[in-house]
Amino acid sequence: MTQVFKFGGASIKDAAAIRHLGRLLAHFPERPLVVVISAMGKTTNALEALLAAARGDDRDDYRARLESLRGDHLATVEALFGSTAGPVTQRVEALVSELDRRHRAHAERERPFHYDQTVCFGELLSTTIVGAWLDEVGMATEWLDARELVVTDDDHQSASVDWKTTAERVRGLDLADGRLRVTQGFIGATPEGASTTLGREGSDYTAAILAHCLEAEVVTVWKDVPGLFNADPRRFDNAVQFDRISFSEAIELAWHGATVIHPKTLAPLQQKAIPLTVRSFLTLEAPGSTIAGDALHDGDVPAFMLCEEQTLLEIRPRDFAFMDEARQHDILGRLVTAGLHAGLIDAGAMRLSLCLDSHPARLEPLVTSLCADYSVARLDGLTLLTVRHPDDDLLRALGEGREVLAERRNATTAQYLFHTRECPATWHIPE
Ligand SMILES: Nc1ncnc2c1ncn2[C@@H]1O[C@H](COP(=O)(O)OP(=O)(O)O)[C@@H](O)[C@H]1O
Ligand SMILES: N[C@@H](CC(=O)OP(=O)(O)O)C(=O)O
Repeated sequence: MTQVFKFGGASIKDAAAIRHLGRLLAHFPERPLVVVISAMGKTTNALEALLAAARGDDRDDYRARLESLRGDHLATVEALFGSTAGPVTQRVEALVSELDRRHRAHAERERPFHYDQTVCFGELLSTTIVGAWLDEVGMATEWLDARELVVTDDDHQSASVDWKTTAERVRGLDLADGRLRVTQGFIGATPEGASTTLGREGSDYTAAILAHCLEAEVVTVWKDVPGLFNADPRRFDNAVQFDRISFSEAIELAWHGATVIHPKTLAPLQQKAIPLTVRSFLTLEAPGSTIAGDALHDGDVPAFMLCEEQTLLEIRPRDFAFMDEARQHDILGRLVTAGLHAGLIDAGAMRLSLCLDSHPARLEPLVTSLCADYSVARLDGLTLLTVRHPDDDLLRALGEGREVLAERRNATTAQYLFHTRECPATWHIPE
């Protein structure tokens, strides 16, 4: 049965990490195996900055950024292949030249389209290097272009998958020859062949798309943490790892801010009952966490998600009218247009409170638009804490010494909005 692995930017950030990846994969001789790979390290951020430079007037900045991207990838190739680097160097050089050419061709097009034609190069570069390295260390490898497999609409930067066509193409692959398949996460293409992206951090989702279409046995996402915890172990000093958790519960955690898994990843797997394992690429012997169908242990321990850099908007009609459905509809529609997600929505008779990511490029146009028609009060510098399966004592302890600026609670979930300045750098789950 086919397996799908996914490796993120941290696991291939430099030559040493790619060597380590080769050693890790040598422990998994079973085939078919499809390996989905993100861009190296922070390359996607670097490509976003390159795009901004390309669309601005600063040619020198653009040239310097392109050169830095080229230099970083070539240095990795050199460190990996040494005297036999020639052919891979040529392929990397060709990709960087193509990226440069496309910039000039697309600079006048709308930004989301230009974004996708640029940013897809992060994954094209990384998979070119990693695929060649796996071949070099004796793993017969075939490089697949995800843009020929994952067919999407043309909603650039956040494209939706055409599941029917994607399934036809993916099922058309013949994976039976014993070779490892390496392909890119995060990217796809329209039926006409324009590159698209699935939303930042979307490589987990690609692994799920391919697994769904291939009816794979299991998906493993290899992370820099041993598994899925009941809170980000980098932010909570006593977080505990889940051995097993249901799809439904994991979807809630990811949706509310457990960034270890892209929220879109789980539903396509749940539909085909394909388990997802979260494992550490650093400690191969650690068993990881399994997300599967049964809900036996959901709610055994509470879980905590933090969303920082939040802004609270309190929106009131100007004419003493109620905040009725028509006005809520109007306001939430403007959120959709702005591309913003509200982590917490709370309505009163004459007020709608929204907690939003303080993403300046998206938030500022929204605030301007709302201020034209409503009275808007704004508070920045906030942290949204979401707790799954809390009890009253726990919530009391978490709120102690902190002003609650907004809250929401239902049978399974409580959310509190705090001033970030009143929150600790490292949290401790009250015992
Ligand atoms: N509930 C959680 N359990 C484990 N890790 C979490 C959780 N919430 C957030 N994280 C963070 O997710 C990070 C791994 O995800 P990410 O960096 O996006 O992976 P990648 O980019 O390699 O796919 C960890 O370093 C950890 O800080
Ligand atoms: N490279 C893309 C897609 C991705 O998923 O990356 P990672 O797996 O490293 O989070 C991004 O940074 O958004």
